[in-house]
Amino acid sequence: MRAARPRGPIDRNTEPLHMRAMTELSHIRNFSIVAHIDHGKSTLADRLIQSTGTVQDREMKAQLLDSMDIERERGITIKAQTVRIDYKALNGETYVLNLIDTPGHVDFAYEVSRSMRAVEGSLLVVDSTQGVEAQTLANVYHALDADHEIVPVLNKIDLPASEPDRIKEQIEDVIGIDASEAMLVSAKTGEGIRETLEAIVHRLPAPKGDRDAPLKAMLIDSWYDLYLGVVVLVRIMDGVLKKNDRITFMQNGTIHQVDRIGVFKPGMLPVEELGPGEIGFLTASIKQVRDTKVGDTITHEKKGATTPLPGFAPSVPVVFCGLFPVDSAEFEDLRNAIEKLALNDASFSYEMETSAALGFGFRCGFLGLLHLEVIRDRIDREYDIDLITTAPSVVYHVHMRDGTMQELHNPADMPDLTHVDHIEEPRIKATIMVPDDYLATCSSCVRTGAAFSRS
Ligand SMILES: Nc1nc2c(ncn2[C@@H]2O[C@H](COP(=O)(O)OP(=O)(O)OP(=O)(O)O)[C@@H](O)[C@H]2O)c(=O)[nH]1
Repeated sequence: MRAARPRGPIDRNTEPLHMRAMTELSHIRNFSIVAHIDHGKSTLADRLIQSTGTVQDREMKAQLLDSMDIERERGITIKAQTVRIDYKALNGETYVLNLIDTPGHVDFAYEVSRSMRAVEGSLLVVDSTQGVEAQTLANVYHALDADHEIVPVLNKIDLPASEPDRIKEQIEDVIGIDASEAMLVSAKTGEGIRETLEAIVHRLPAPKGDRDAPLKAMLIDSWYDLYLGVVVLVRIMDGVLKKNDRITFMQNGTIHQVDRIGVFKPGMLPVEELGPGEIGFLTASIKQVRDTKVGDTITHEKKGATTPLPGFAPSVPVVFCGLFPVDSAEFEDLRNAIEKLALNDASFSYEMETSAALGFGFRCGFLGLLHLEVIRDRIDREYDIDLITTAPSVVYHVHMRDGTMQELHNPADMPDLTHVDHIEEPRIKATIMVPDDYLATCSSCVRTGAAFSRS
């Protein structure tokens, strides 16, 4: 989804970490931050980065990790971002903390689940004025699924409406994790940040890995950079990755020579090697993001690993709509824009479509409505094309009388109804938790929304 992730150029003024010894596993902590939207995840990430001097104060801008314009304007995080923080703990030791910042919106749940596999722990940020909300739960379940150690962080304690004790209880009741030692934080004022850094070091586990085993690197994410080609974000599980190594992507067997490796601080900083437990990037003259499948295992061409790491489930589009240019003369521009965006976003699909009323356009698939809006905004903003968007729809299963089943992505493709036996639409199995007072209203909403409820 990112056009050339604007992290800024490789930091050439900074002395490369040449020959620097790899960080000991015991001194690495890999973690992510999970939260409901607006509970302060990006602000907390900013404070962690700033208070450790990872970024100089003069370079600091709010929501440092939200790099796309749309992310900044809407105050949402869309793609997972990574930063390496060097932290000198109170015990005098220096630790490398790798933070993967993950999106909060449910449309991007897939981004969350894949980033989770690359780290061992999570900070669970809950707004202490609001409490646990829908996506707090969805995201914390991803973290629990990935066997994370979880440190609860109650944020916004500077606000008068903050109720840390009630929220602690709620975390224990609803999520079922111990919140007695939750961190009390104001990401805004910086209160509790030092304690949170200490908790990351002492409460989250160090990664495991074997330096002498064959290389196994997990592909967490990839994006296209105008100058560097495809940049691949990896977590080294076993072995050591070095510049000029010949590597193979185990899923499709392609072989590449690594031409650059490095870490994000948060600009790209070259390093000589990445060892077990470390998170960093590589470039290897790869042309297309599609050639780098998220969840794939990267190993050495020679003496490589024979069994891949368990992969991730691929993301599948669930919402479909037609995108047509208002001015039909802009069709080629739209094609160009869509091809470029798809190059960088494996979860966005498209195919050409013609409509008697709207002319030439594309039928596109998205992860959800927010994903659709983001792509539409980007086409408008980055490519200056006015769009007509048709009503979003989901995929229907049309069962024909002859026993076959067709997937219907576009209402225009509806087969002759005399041949149709029945049609199935997707349903969501959801659990709604509400205080007693709202139960009656909520039940009637559920009924009018064509849902079936089970008590
Ligand atoms: N008063 C107060 N406001 C805070 C604090 N932390 C964050 N905020 C504000 O809360 C709002 C949301 O914060 P973000 O950091 O953007 O939230 P987020 O969870 O990263 O949101 P997404 O990126 O959409 O997932 C912003 O207006 C912040 O300035 C805090 O400790 N105290």
